Amino acid sequence: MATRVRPVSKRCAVIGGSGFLGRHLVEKLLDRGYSVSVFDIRQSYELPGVTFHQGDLCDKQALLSALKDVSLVFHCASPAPSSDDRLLFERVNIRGTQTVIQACLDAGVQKLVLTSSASVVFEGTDVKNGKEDLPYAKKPIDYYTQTKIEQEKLVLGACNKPKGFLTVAIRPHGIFGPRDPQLVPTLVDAARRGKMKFIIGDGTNLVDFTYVENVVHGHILAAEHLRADSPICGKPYHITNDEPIRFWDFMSEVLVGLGYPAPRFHLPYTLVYGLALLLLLLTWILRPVMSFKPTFTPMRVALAGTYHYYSCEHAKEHLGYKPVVSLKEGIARTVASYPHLRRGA
Ligand SMILES: NC(=O)C1=CN([C@@H]2O[C@H](COP(=O)(O)OP(=O)(O)OC[C@H]3O[C@@H](n4cnc5c(N)ncnc54)[C@H](OP(=O)(O)O)[C@@H]3O)[C@@H](O)[C@H]2O)C=CC1
Ligand SMILES: CC(C)CCC[C@@H](C)[C@H]1CC[C@H]2C3=C(CC[C@]12C)[C@@]1(C)CCC(=O)C[C@@H]1CC3
Repeated sequence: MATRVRPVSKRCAVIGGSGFLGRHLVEKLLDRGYSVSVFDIRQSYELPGVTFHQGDLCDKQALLSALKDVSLVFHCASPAPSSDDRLLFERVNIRGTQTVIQACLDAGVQKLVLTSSASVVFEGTDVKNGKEDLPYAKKPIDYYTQTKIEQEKLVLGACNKPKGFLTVAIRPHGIFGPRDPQLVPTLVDAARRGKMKFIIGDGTNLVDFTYVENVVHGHILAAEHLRADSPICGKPYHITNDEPIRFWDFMSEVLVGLGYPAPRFHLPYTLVYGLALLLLLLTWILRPVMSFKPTFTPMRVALAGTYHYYSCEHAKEHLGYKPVVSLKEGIARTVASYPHLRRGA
């Protein structure tokens, strides 16, 4: 059994701490006795024990004031994948992350924990029980993934034991839970528009969905195990619920929990993927005159119709990781947290 490692300093910073994952992380850090400096482009709440610093992470001076007297930094800021804005992703995820690293070095930060993504190895084709030694996607599925790859390389490459700067990356997959602005709201929006009647493919594809508290747990374990003599320095770790589930069973459980019917009719994967590509092309052509966001993007169709689940054995071995909330409990808590998204609400 892994030993519990005590944090050296109890002051840390969460870059992206106003976001979905970031705020859950901040709340757990406070529970564990840390004081937290949040750096984010927006401030979405107030909490005792938290100091807010509003700014863009591409601005080193702004970052430096948030990193004062901080020895541990969590970097979980990113533009939303649905924005699909190449220039924004490159600016924030690549150049912004270089700025974060430089600011950490200038401020004397000792540990940097990056929220990466398991999708850095996903190319739109099946991944079954993928381990961390899978190569990065050669043809990333979108700009978000492409820049998450570069971001992870930068952070892991910056790990420098002689300089006393240690880094690690957590690769979660399909994070869900209360206050998630993406997964459940998108699903309900599609259901309300009558678009959730169909299952893409045969519906047997297994996928990881990870309850947000498990992702938080993985981050804190990584931070507290990050020492110069630890095997985790400069390494990525998958963090999942360790309970792969059929993509369409997960969607159905959430939909039914919120009072919507489960999808029933099957459509061939290649047909829907082709239609999604056509629709994307149409949005590009029509952009000068009108803009609309399709629900079924090629990326979502690929995620909905393929296997993509990952092994978290390395996290168990090196971090003593074990999910703290089961998938069943996570779904129940999530469904209960969205009364306003229930059918008829
Ligand atoms: N959600 C998921 O399923 C998964 C997420 N991840 C990763 O987890 C991390 C957190 O994701 P999640 O909580 O879902 O995302 P959120 O969008 O909820 O949180 C990200 C936060 O970062 C902020 N931010 C964006 N750009 C900047 C910037 N230039 N400077 C400062 N702050 C900025 C966002 O502000 P604003 O909202 O105004 O843009 C937001 O508050 C991300 O790195 C993401 O790539 C990985 C795997 C799966
Ligand atoms: C309309 C339906 C076919 C799909 C609705 C649910 C989707 C919005 C989500 C299902 C899988 C999710 C997912 C992500 C975002 C939300 C989904 C597409 C990520 C792309 C978020 C960022 C990552 O790093 C990887 C995630 C994979 C799973």
